[in-house]
Amino acid sequence: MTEPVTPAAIFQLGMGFWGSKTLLSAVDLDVFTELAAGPLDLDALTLKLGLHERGARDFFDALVALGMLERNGGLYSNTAETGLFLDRNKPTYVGGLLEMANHRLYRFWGGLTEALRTGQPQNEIASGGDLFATMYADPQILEEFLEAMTGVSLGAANAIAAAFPFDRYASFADIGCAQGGLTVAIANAYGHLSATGFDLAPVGPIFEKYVRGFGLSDRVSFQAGNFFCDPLPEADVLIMGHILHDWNLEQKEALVAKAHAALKPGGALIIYDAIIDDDRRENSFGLLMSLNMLIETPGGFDYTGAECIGWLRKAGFTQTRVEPLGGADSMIVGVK
Ligand SMILES: C[S@@+](CC[C@H](N)C(=O)[O-])C[C@H]1O[C@@H](n2cnc3c(N)ncnc32)[C@H](O)[C@@H]1O
Repeated sequence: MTEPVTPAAIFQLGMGFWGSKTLLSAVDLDVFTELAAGPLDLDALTLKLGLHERGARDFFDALVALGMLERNGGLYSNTAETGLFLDRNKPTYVGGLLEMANHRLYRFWGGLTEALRTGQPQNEIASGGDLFATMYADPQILEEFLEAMTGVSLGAANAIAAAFPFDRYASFADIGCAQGGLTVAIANAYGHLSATGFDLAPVGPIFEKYVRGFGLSDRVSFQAGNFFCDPLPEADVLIMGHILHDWNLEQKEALVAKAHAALKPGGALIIYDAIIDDDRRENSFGLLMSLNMLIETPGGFDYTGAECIGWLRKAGFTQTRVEPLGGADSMIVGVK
């Protein structure tokens, strides 16, 4: 018997922003951080979070129905995932990305139709300006953005630490390191490595504070610079995570060529992004990330593994390969 055709999947996706926004508000309100201390009943949780009683029960039960909370005998508690990844007090916290999504992207994605018609960003630089200079002029946006990058990259960082043979190298530099989530994950996994985080000057204090928190300041340092006009740090391995997708084709190729020029023979470049499958029909996160670049940047876009390998080979890299990292991200490796 053939399945009846219904609009269920269309409504599920079309109204998906209800569920998404419910989760974003839960992170914003610290629901998961409060519940990390132990289960609470409706009244206690409502009071702790300072919510009005009218929506509280529906809000918590919607989170139960969405698989983000559990409820047993009237007591709400975190699931295994939300307890590990959305408790602000744990080093495994990845909610920074969701905080930024709540405060910035949720609003800016309201302009998607306009972006599709005009090709223009819909964020803080909708009427012109440089994205990073504009964002970093506001200390709160700066800190939230850099923390969000740790959230989006921690899974990929751990997968890269496990998959790449860092034991054959003495040093690496994380180009566009943001808060340092990946830099720290790799330095933690390989005690012999020295590391440089390279990024725009305003990032320095936030990177250095994060590194200090892990007791790694003796072998992880920060180098301020602009990767379009300043020399890249000297290191055996250069890493560019979620960098290329911010820029247009010419800028992408210039960054890959610059990395090649900066490495010594035998050195390696690792690029990771939400790499789109070559047939452009599977990795919906990568394709949506590319639309996010439409909303956020003047010329950025995400790309397939085949496209990226083409840029690496053109710059002179050999032994190029694409390796999936478990989630939406893949890494692309080339050797000089
Ligand atoms: C999308 S974030 C990626 C952060 C991190 N690598 C990750 O994967 O989570 C881009 C980073 O590039 C940095 N950046 C942007 N323009 C830069 C430039 N011209 N020179 C150096 N860093 C830059 C930003 O400050 C930011 O930290």
